[in-house]
Amino acid sequence: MTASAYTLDIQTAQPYQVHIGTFLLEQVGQIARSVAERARRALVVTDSNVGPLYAAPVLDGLNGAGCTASLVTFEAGEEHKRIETLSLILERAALDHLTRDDVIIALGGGVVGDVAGFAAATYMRGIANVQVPTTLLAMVDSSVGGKTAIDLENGKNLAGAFWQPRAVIADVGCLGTLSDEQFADGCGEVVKHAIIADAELFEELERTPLTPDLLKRDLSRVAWLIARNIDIKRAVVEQDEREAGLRKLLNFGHSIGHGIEAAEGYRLGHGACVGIGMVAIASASVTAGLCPEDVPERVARLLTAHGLSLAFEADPGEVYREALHDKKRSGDTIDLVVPRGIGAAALAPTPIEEFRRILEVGLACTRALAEEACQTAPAPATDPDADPNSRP
Ligand SMILES: NC(=O)c1ccc[n+]([C@@H]2O[C@H](COP(=O)([O-])OP(=O)(O)OC[C@H]3O[C@@H](n4cnc5c(N)ncnc54)[C@H](O)[C@@H]3O)[C@@H](O)[C@H]2O)c1
Ligand SMILES: O=C(O)C(=O)C[C@@H](O)[C@H](O)[C@H](O)COP(=O)(O)O
Ligand SMILES: [Zn+2]
Repeated sequence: MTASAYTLDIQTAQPYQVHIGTFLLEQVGQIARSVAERARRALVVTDSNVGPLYAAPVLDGLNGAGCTASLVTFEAGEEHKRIETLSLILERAALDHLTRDDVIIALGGGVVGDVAGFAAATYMRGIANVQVPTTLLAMVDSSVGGKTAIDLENGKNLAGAFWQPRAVIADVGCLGTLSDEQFADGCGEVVKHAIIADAELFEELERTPLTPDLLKRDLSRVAWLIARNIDIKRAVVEQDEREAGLRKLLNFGHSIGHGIEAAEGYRLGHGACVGIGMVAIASASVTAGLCPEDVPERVARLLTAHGLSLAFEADPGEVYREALHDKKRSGDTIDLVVPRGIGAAALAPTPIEEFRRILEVGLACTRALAEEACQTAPAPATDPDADPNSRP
């Protein structure tokens, strides 16, 4: 596979294209100039892990395309998706004299994409943003759809804006430097897409999981899976850009998942927490007679096959307190997303007191499934030639 393998059109109020392929980092400058024709300056925002790996070809390409490029780097991690980082980016944009014609490039995972996208949405009341996702999670989900945000003391994504990018450029070559854990985390959102909209994809993933091993063996297949995921998200976002209704389905697993993330002090990945949230809500939906019995176990098995753990330490009461900040809450009701089977989901407006019970039942079932998964997991492979006395 070389260069752009897939180009998807996203028909939002301001349409844009998603490019998926290899050797695309070198084309960021050219693509950015084509979608922000009057841009003379570009501010590339990245984090401390991604910058040293991938900033150079992006900066060179922008300068080569006639766009004076500068770089702002912040410390990697969810704990930096905060107002201080937003402030750093905005001050740097002003210092570099970016004008309304210029462009902010988000080079990194979902954290970089969310905070840089929010900076683009607010700098001079909004300038162009190009998303260059470098994690699987950012490629299949966060770079597309225009949700931008930072976290506040009281919870995830509590300040943000809807601000669609002008282009998304997913160079799948970047996935090779992710750790297995970071790669697996993206699969949480992949499994989510399959559950809410695509039973066939779910079954394909059951047969052949999306793993780092598949990445090594078949990059084209991975690119195809990324395109398929974006297509699922595209179909929803095009119908409901501002999340008036349908788009809430993309939040499956997130009411509890975001609560777990915060209650665990952001030590677990977003995708892993969404996985826990999906199994919890699916389990509680079975109890309520809304969902076929085999769904929670199938989902738990698929997540485990993708290297995602369902284990968590947080107390359910604390998860509930954090989950009350959910944006799908309105007064005393919260719109929960419940699976109706594999490949279909629905909104279930639920009284907030009832949500507490659902969360507790769901998390108890998830803990039980997590323990089961631990007991059935194959023992780690042993090397027959290894010295039994040597330390690991
Ligand atoms: N806006 C949306 O629609 C949306 C959707 C889903 C998730 N999110 C948000 O996305 C965030 C999670 O995104 P994420 O999982 O990408 O996290 P992340 O951005 O923190 O990236 C995970 C880690 O991988 C590193 N990294 C990134 N690319 C790399 C590469 N190619 N090689 C080596 N290391 C690399 C990062 O530095 C970081 O340490 C959360 O804040 C979540 O709320 C937003
Ligand atoms: O794009 C969407 O819509 C989503 O809900 C995608 C989610 O995977 C993502 O985590 C999103 O940032 C959550 O949004 P929030 O509105 O719950 O903050
Ligand atoms: Zn998510």
